[in-house]
Amino acid sequence: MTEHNNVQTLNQFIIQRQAEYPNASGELSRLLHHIGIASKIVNRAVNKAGLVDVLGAHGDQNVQGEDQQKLDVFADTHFINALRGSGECAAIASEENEDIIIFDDAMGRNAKYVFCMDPLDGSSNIDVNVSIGTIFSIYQRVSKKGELPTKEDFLQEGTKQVAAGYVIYGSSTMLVYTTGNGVNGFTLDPSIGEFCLSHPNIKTPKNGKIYSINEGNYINLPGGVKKYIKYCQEKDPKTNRPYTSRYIGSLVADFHRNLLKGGIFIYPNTSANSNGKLRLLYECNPIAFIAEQAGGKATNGVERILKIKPDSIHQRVPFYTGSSAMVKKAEDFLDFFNNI
Ligand SMILES: O=P(O)(O)OC[C@H]1O[C@](O)(COP(=O)(O)O)[C@@H](O)[C@@H]1O
Ligand SMILES: [Mg+2]
Ligand SMILES: [Mg+2]
Repeated sequence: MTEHNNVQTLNQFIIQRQAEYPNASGELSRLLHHIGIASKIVNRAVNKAGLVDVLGAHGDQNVQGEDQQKLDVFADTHFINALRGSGECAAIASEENEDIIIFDDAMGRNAKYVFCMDPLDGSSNIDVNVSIGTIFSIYQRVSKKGELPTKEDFLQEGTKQVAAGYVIYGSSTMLVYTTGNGVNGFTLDPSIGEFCLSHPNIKTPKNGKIYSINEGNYINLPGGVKKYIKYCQEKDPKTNRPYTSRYIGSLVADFHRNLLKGGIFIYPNTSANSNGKLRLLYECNPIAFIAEQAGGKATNGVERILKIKPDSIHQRVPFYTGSSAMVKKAEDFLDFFNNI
């Protein structure tokens, strides 16, 4: 095993990137640094989950009506603390909290950014040692510094994100993010406790051979999606079909695999969930920003996810993301099927 000699840590990368923006004031850099700290704290608990008290249900339900897992609450708490301590965050919208969390102190009131997060993604996989993640998105607030932030600071189109990313707690722990200037991946080196640049300038293949959808929902799926699944399963060597079906059940892990290898992830609306399951602000928008920055595509089956104007903090949307040609093909099936 040869180790890379010239490792660049996340902090070194952030500082180098900041230097490319003469007017940058360092606030976003400090925020990204504190996201790194919170990710390491959550990673430490995930790595020894069976030995520390983070497995199993927490006992409460969140605003989504889901049973909160202990690790959901653990991650939520530690990200909130790290972001409060950064002094660069005015408020947070989190999957685990009904309302926005406002940092009503001098630092918070004068902070420039607001933060959206899914502190622990893939909760159904926590207790069974399958990859899970954290997803985040950062916006510049629209309310003035000095004032108390409001929900309006969060109900911005995804195109307004200044940064977005995810952490995947898998066989290795990685942080993947964008500030609108390409996508870079950092692997946590436990021996030095630092995220190090391992996947510079990630580009996703235009086409792939993997489709990811929970086929357990098949009977409730829209007709166009059923047809697209059949298309993925048909034999046609010219178009690399049949594709391979892969579904982990953690959005971060399913998306990350397809990002690197090429593929499509679909969580559509179903007859049971007319708006699908995944949340626009802290799941779909950040993943869509990454997908597009890597040359991929992200839609609700019809329009760009990033162009959807949110109307509520925990709003759900149908989600189609991954290799651009595959998402386009799925949209064509939806369009055709909706118009017959
Ligand atoms: O079990 P299902 O219906 O396939 O849903 C799986 C999806 O739900 C999620 O677990 C929802 O996210 P949370 O775990 O953060 O609530 C996604 O990670 C995943 O893609
Ligand atoms: Mg999630
Ligand atoms: Mg979650």
